[in-house]
Amino acid sequence: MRTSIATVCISGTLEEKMHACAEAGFDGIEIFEQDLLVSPMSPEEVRALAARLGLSIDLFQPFRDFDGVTVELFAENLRRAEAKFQLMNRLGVDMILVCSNVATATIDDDDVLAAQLRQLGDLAARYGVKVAYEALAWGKFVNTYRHAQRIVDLANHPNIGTCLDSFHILSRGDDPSGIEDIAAEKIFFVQLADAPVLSMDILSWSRHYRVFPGQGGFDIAAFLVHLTRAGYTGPISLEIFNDVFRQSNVRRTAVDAMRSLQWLENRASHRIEKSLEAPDAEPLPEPHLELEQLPIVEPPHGIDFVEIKTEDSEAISELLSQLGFVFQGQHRRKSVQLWTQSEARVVINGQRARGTAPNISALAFRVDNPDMGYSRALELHAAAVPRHHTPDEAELRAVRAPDGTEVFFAHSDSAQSDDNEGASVPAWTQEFGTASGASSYSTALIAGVDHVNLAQPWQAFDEAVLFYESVLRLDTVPGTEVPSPAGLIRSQVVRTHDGAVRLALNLVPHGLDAEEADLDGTPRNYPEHVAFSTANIIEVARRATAAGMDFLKVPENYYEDLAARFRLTSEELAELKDLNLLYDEDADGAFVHFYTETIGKVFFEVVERRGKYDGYGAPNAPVRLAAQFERSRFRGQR
Ligand SMILES: O=C(O)c1ccc(O)c(O)c1
Ligand SMILES: [Mg+2]
Repeated sequence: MRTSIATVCISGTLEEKMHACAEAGFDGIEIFEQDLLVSPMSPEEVRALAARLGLSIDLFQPFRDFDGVTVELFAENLRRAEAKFQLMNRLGVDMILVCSNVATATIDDDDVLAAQLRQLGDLAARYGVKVAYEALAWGKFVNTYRHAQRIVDLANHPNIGTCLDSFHILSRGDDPSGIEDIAAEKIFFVQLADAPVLSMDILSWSRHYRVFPGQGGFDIAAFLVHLTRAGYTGPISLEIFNDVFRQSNVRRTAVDAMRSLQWLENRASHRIEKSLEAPDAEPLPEPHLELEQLPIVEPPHGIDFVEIKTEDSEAISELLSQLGFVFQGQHRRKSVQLWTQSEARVVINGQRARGTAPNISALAFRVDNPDMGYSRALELHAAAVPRHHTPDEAELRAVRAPDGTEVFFAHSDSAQSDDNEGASVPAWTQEFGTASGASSYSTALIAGVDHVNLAQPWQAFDEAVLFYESVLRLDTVPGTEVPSPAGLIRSQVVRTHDGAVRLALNLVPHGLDAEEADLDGTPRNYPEHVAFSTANIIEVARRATAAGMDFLKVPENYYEDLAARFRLTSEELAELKDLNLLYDEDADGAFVHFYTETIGKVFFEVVERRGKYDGYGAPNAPVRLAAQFERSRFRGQR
């Protein structure tokens, strides 16, 4: 599949955009006229730069308000078009996008529109230019792809074809399957855009909220399947108008864009493969889009370890020990500690940690084939994390997620070895010596990691969700919004189907990034956490209380509300209150949990899921955030 991207998607000058698109691996670009008009480069220089970068210029756009106009206006429009055709010859681009008239059209007559397009086709042919006619969803008379196609068919000119844009079709709730009925040679160009499901006027939605495929609510993979079945073989181009992307780092956004296309291509290809297995399946036309697949990997089976980076391990290790973790040992070569309890493993990394607030720096995922997972991640343009290891150490490979978290690929089973009690543990744990510590408690009550909550910089939220989905094959579930004293916090869970891996990605309100300072100059940090699972939250909380652990204090008002919402006995309520436990209940079961105080940017949670409860105690999240805000204003200072 040939990939292309409109220059309007990303920030920077035309030159910067072209470099970023080429580096991210795009085959071509659509040049937005505005980008050219303001560029110091001449059309010839742009053409030469594209050639040097190996980029084709696939489309010049847009030409507006051409069709359905009076005779006088039409003559004007033709003159304007001829000037653009001349410019396109200098640029070396042979396709122009003409969007359906949104402003100056006065004639609602398909025959007139077709005749005008036919004349435009004659003029275009003289310059070797082809015209792709696109129905904008808010076009005055032409606003559906079927209508645009009818006019293109009526025009019946070799230089006049259609441009299909997924946004204009799907935003109106139109059925895209009719694409398969369009003659392949009449589909001149294809633009893809996704968008979150919003209820607003289509123009504003289109101009500000489009996102890359896979980041919104449209089924863009199905759209690509229809195009493949139609026999379209031209470029697949991204045209995303998004306020955030246009002010974000250009290289990062270009990579995000490319990853979204690769992920889309992979998903569409698998769908087609599956559909072709049906006994009465229609074969694909020849030729058709060649859709590439990524190496097939299974979603992870669990979290192997969580790494916390801190210069001063004491405060974190004290909390862990109060929660029943055992100090497993010090790494034999590095300033790194391992703390474990059953399947929960926390690595405290003191390397290169000077001056950084304690934070969640890495997550390791247990996968079937770490080498494959890693190379597939690189194929999806994830950045490799350079790591040094000695020949006798396990080779763990990692890539960097958009939020900076290092994502490790660990063996799910093969490289396990037995500890001295006969339990199976990952081979890398041997580098820490064996069970040199002892738990202060007789039995391990924490079983493993239930979920990890990671703060996402606001500009990289959509990118992060797509990263975890495509690189780790996690599924998204409907997102939520949690009110906090620092702002509304968008939360998106990505998880495996079986719940063995659950990440909650939280969009950090503007101004709470580590780098940003409060008005009084104090840096404010939004905390992240690791939630451990237990089957006996009461006992974990009792032990931790006895050990003097700092719990996050829950306000009295909360417990009064609990009593009103749920049928809890007064003994149950008293116990919850006594131990600073929070409670939630739904049709599937109940959820009881508590939080520790925050150290730097990290705190811990312990959760007990009762019955088939599958959520995260969302109604309690505002209580937690407010309590943390009261205590530290997210500064993490105790
Ligand atoms: O919003 C617009 O004007 C506009 C212009 C060109 C396009 O291809 C498009 O989809 C929208
Ligand atoms: Mg478009």
